[in-house]
Amino acid sequence: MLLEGKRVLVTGASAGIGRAVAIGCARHGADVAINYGRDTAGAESAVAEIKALGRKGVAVQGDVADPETARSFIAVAVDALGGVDVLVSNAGICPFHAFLDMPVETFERTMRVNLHGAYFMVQAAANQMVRQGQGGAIIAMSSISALVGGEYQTHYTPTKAGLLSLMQSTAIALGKHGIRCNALLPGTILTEINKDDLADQTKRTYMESRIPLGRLGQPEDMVGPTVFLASDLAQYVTGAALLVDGGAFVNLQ
Ligand SMILES: NC(=O)C1=CN([C@@H]2O[C@H](COP(=O)(O)OP(=O)(O)OC[C@H]3O[C@@H](n4cnc5c(N)ncnc54)[C@H](OP(=O)(O)O)[C@@H]3O)[C@@H](O)[C@H]2O)C=CC1
Ligand SMILES: C[C@H](O)[C@@H]1OC(=O)[C@H](O)[C@@H]1O
Repeated sequence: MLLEGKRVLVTGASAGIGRAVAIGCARHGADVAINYGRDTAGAESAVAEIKALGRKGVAVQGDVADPETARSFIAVAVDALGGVDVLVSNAGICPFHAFLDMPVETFERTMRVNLHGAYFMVQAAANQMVRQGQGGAIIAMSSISALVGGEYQTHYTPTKAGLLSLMQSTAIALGKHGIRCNALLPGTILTEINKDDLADQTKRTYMESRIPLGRLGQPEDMVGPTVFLASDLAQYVTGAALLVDGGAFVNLQ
């Protein structure tokens, strides 16, 4: 049980990667608090799965773009679990859109949810960890898109590069408190976020053809790398970026 006794918080965990990671952490022994935006049924069923594993679980609704959400999420999690040892900042959106006519609202909302929201969460969790005085681990769900672009993701890829940069800077700022900060860089993982985009069979086949391991990712593929970075096995790992992409990034030709 790599996460026995750890209290793990995951944002955006009613569905997709966040949900798989939250349940996966519980399977590895953690008590888990989840944040979510709108999908109450999804969040409640994730908590039910966490509890069925014999762990504590709690779901807290809140838009991560609002700084108050971070304060209330940490407060409820501390109340329910007794403290915070690990934060997985995962909530994110990717409304695919062309660059030349990008609506200001789409650009600003993507920035606020993906980057500002993560900043507030990381700051609130770090302050709690510093108060506890026992160190901790913070993991940001960045992306392969921190390293490469996307024609319909000009508003999105900068947020993912920003998260990678945030983990590098907070690794420095928080190292003295024993708090490790790392970024996970998933490749293409099959979830709601890209369901419409990958409904284009030509695009899907092309994306699959770029992956040396021969398939697109599943949310469960993110569990092992998250558990590793959250666990004491990674006690000397901070400021790092871990690609989890089936080899897509290195496959030029
Ligand atoms: N899927 C992929 O290929 C990749 C995904 N990522 C990143 O992984 C993360 C998770 O993505 P994925 O699981 O695919 O997406 P999903 O759309 O499947 O899930 C997104 C989750 O984030 C929550 N969420 C969205 N907006 C907010 C908000 N404003 N406040 C709180 N929660 C919110 C959703 O909750 P609700 O529905 O309840 O509102 C949901 O639980 C994102 O940051 C994404 O950028 C990175 C690389 C690749
Ligand atoms: C949503 C996209 O399919 C997905 O998001 C990312 O961050 C990946 O790079 C993919 O483009």
